[in-house]
Amino acid sequence: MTDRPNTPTLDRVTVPSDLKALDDRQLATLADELRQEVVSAVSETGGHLGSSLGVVELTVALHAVFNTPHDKIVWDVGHQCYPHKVLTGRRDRIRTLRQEGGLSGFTKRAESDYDPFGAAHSSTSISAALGFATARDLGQPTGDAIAVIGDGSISAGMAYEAMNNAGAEGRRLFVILNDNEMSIAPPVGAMSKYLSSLYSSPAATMAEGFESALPGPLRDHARRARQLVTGLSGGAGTLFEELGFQYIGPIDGHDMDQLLSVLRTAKVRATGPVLIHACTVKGKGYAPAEGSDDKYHGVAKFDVSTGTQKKSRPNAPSYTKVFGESLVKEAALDPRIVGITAAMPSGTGMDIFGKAYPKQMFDVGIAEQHAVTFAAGLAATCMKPFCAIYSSFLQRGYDQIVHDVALQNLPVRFAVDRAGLVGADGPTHAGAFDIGYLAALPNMVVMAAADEVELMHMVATAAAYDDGPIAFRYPRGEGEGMEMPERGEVLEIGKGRIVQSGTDVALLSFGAHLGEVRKAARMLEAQDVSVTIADARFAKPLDMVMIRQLMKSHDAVITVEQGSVGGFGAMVLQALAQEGMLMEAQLRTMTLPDRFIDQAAPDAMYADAGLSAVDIAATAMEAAGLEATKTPIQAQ
Ligand SMILES: Cc1ncc(C[n+]2csc(CCOP(=O)(O)OP(=O)(O)O)c2C)c(N)n1
Ligand SMILES: CC(=O)[C@@H](O)[C@H](O)COP(=O)(O)O
Ligand SMILES: [Mg+2]
Repeated sequence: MTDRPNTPTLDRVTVPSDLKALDDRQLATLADELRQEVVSAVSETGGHLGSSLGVVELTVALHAVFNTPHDKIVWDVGHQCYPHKVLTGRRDRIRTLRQEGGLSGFTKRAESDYDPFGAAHSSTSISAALGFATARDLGQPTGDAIAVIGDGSISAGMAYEAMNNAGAEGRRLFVILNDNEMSIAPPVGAMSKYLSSLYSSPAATMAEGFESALPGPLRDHARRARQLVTGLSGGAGTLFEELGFQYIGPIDGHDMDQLLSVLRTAKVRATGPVLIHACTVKGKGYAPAEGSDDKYHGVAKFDVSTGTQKKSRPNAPSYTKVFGESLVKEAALDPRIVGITAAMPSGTGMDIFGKAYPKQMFDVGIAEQHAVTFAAGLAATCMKPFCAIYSSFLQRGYDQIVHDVALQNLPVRFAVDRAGLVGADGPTHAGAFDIGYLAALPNMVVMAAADEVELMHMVATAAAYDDGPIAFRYPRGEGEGMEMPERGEVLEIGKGRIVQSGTDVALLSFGAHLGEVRKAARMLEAQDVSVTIADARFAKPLDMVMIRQLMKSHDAVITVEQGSVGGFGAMVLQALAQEGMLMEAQLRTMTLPDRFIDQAAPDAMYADAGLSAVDIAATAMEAAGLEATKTPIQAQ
């Protein structure tokens, strides 16, 4: 436990209505204390510190001016909501953030009335806020709707779909653009340049009718700014004004006086949609965060006085790193290979590829849909695109996978990172569904890596495969610490492998649960059960020769995967049913259950899901009609 900061003003606040008793000077003091509280709490839990520190003043000002929870603050992504959680009745649990049984690291409806809309995937806030505003106008008892969206998140198409709709609807709605000139990595794209131009040139402006209500210095600034804008752009407004919003800003998102006066004015005056452009600093007020390259976007537990993070020393390279390095090796042999990431260069290992081949790596910003169709365009010209996207974020690009890739049978290579349960980010980031949603598609080849060497083989296989789309999935975190070959082997499409041969039960594993399957096999062997372990490698096409053989020669076959129902096990079941082979052996499919799994350590989440080695061994015993002859089944 760290030394707790001294927070006399914050101690007076349990819920946002307590802010009404504070004057503006006290609100500024409150923000300082809140910042210290967030730093102290995240030093114990880890989490998204930089983004939260950037919105401390904004959080205080929003809760001071608006009347939450009647008014609805919709935080985009929700990774910056820690100060909001502290002010909204959750301070007593803030040190449980992202832990098993603790507070979510994102906004979550089930957690608090002050979280009107859950998030974790980006760029949904304006749409949701417009929903609240529309419901209010249709008579629902809800107040103002305020979307807070970052400069990274406003690069995604959904945000423009929402503004296009909101501008035309003309309803009273507030969008706060929290512009810290950072995504996870430095932001990319023309929109980011445009936002910078709004405050690096004298193009600052205030919507007509707002400036007269502002305090003197701010009013003068606004007037001067408008004249400059008019002079510079021939009277044209900002992009946001063209979309039907009143644009206010840029303002200093850490200056409590500016924030309070702008929000109070906007609250009184707004009749339609208003966008307030607040410039902030990611990591604000905590020197190690401000000084780091990633502004402490996501941190492990750390020492508050030094900022040193308490990261455990890895035992093996991560799957992500193995992917990045394998792709570099493949690209050395084939200049048509290009890499694509949607705002996650370090998260996907594309930074490794980009360092080696800067002209062949494309960071398209938070734009998964575009990333997929961009890859499809590249593939249509015989380039070899590797589109590396986390499993849960790839959900965003599903129609593009169906319509632009699979239907046209274009050889896009999908590197599906963060497959399976991911730990502290919880259910929003769980890579649960990709096996089912990819294997359902005609033309698609779907592989899963059992370990890091297999991943290397799959990168090589995908590079060599030109007949259509191909996907390979692998989990977050470290590999098994295996010796790595110089280069991956090209696998035969649709061919699995037998890892060990036995006679009683067969454990048919798909993907990175193989380690747990091996443990289960040892438990079974301790009960004198003879076990075959097979690594399917492919969910599509299935290795039916191997699967038939397993069915014919064992009493029970158990499929195991780190994915939802409707995935690999379902593919096996259906194929066997079609062949009338279901009676050959007892078949069980072990998948994630049909519910979302709350955050915890990944092993605990898999245990919660019923996918621990003990569960696998017990399922095999039951299916084979065996009873434990020795001690009960337990971890070996
Ligand atoms: C659809 C989707 N893609 C990618 C991500 C991963 N992601 C989380 S936060 C983030 C950066 C957001 O930048 P910004 O909105 O500017 O917020 P900041 O962290 O700078 O406060 C990214 C890429 C995500 N959450 N959702
Ligand atoms: C908020 C968000 O979506 C990302 O920051 C995510 O938490 C990153 O996850 P990894 O740590 O698995 O890269
Ligand atoms: Mg940002």
